[in-house]
Amino acid sequence: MQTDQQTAIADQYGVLIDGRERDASSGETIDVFDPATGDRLTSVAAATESDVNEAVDVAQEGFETWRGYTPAKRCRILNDVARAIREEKERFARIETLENGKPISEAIGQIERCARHFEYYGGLADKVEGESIPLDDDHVDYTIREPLGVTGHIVPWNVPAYLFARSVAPALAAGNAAVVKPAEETPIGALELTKLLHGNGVPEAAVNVVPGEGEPAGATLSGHPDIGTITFTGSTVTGRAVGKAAIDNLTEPHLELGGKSPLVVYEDGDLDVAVEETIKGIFATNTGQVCSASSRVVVHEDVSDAYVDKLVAAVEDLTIGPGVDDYDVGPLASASHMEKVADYFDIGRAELGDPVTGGNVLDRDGYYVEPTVFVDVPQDARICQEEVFGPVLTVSTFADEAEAIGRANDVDYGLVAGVITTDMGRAHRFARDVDAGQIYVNEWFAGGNETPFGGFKDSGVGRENGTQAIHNYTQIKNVCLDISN
Ligand SMILES: NC(=O)C1=CN([C@@H]2O[C@H](COP(=O)(O)OP(=O)(O)OC[C@H]3O[C@@H](n4cnc5c(N)ncnc54)[C@H](OP(=O)(O)O)[C@@H]3O)[C@@H](O)[C@H]2O)C=CC1
Ligand SMILES: CCCCCC/C=C/C(=O)O
Repeated sequence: MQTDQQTAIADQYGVLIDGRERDASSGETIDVFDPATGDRLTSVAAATESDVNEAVDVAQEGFETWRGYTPAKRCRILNDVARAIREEKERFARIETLENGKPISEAIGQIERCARHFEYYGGLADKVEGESIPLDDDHVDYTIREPLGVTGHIVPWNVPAYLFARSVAPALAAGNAAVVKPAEETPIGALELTKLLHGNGVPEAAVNVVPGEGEPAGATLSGHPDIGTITFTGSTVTGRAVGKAAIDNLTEPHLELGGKSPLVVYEDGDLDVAVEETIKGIFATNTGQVCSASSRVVVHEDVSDAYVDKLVAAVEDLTIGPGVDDYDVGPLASASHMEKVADYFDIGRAELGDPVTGGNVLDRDGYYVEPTVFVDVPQDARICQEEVFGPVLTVSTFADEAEAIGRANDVDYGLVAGVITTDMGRAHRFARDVDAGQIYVNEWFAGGNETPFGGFKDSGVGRENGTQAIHNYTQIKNVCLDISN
């Protein structure tokens, strides 16, 4: 192992239950690889059904302790957590880059957003308020928002630290205890962050981590009868299974799933802005492995040639290499994911011929592919309908506003959508007519931790981020008193 890896990452990790790290009950482990080189980074315990059951039992004890803290105390602790993450942001960013592959400067930004989640929801911990409901002179009626108990969190591999914090922070702020199943490719950040939480006042039993495979670890957690809710980020296929398991237990799932999000470029829009936002939206952020990537551009036919020329020039200027050296585009997160993206190169070629740029796996160690652009893509092409989750863009054209909106909406997903235009009437019509949970005008990935995020259609159920997400982790109790005598 490299020296810098030794400073960030232990040679072996366990399940982390009640603050104690130990082997899985089966003794089985999973190797974790550096996507930049393909070398083994570490190994992690593969949690079994009995490990997950134990974690949920322990979390029930942790819940009793944590809910007993005053909201003000929880608020102070979560703010201490945020401060501690910021103090160690280089270490956490290095972990994220080593296990996921992304450029280190991008990882620093995502660790900042991870810290911000604890700060933001720490600030809400003492504002989980009920309401008073007027009935008549003989009654007093009010509501209390109570925590759910033990909450389950299944986290993917693309933005592991940020997505860990996105649901764990509001769950803790509302007084719950958590059991987290990180992705098998990227378990290290979740384990190290949890140790930091414990070191800063969160009771050890209140956050537990069960790394391992989707089956059995994730499935046991999502189907566990004693959890109050499950929050899942990942593919639509797995999300459906997780949602069904939750509904079988009569608990409400929060599912943030896939996307095939359109960026519509009108003829009045600034093409330089369009190109810059496309590069950010599908290539230079996490190598396109983002649920809200701008994977489809729909451009007015009068400006499509000019847009494609500028875009291809910008794409071919991008540098590709290891995240630790901060190239523009890092490797994909795993060998299996690289195979999936390479399959889409073949699918796209079979449907459309060669891309105008890219379309190849790089012949070097690690999991690198070229940023790729297919043009003149018909709406029913698989490459235009299916989530690739990599640096692969389709470009289609439109003649008028109705066709633009029609193309934007004509997929099964509805996570986010963006528009490039100088005409604000057009921008508002776009926001009104496009079926997506978040709309970006002249900037991709706008908004932040404070703005509600989640999908229409097959992109999910519920919303994360912002003030209302804390209610994902509470249930309402109504209290009615007869005060007539
Ligand atoms: N943010 C997003 O929107 C993401 C979307 N994806 C999409 O999904 C595709 C496949 O990626 P993949 O990693 O397999 O995504 P999954 O949706 O299968 O995985 C996401 C998380 O769910 C876990 N999981 C897997 N199976 C189950 C199950 N039966 N019950 C409960 N949890 C489970 C995974 O564990 P484990 O790691 O062990 O499999 C991981 O922690 C990608 O190519 C991409 O298109 C993927 C990741 C993130
Ligand atoms: C700039 C990256 C923002 C990430 C936004 C959240 C992504 C979630 C996901 O991919 O699931």
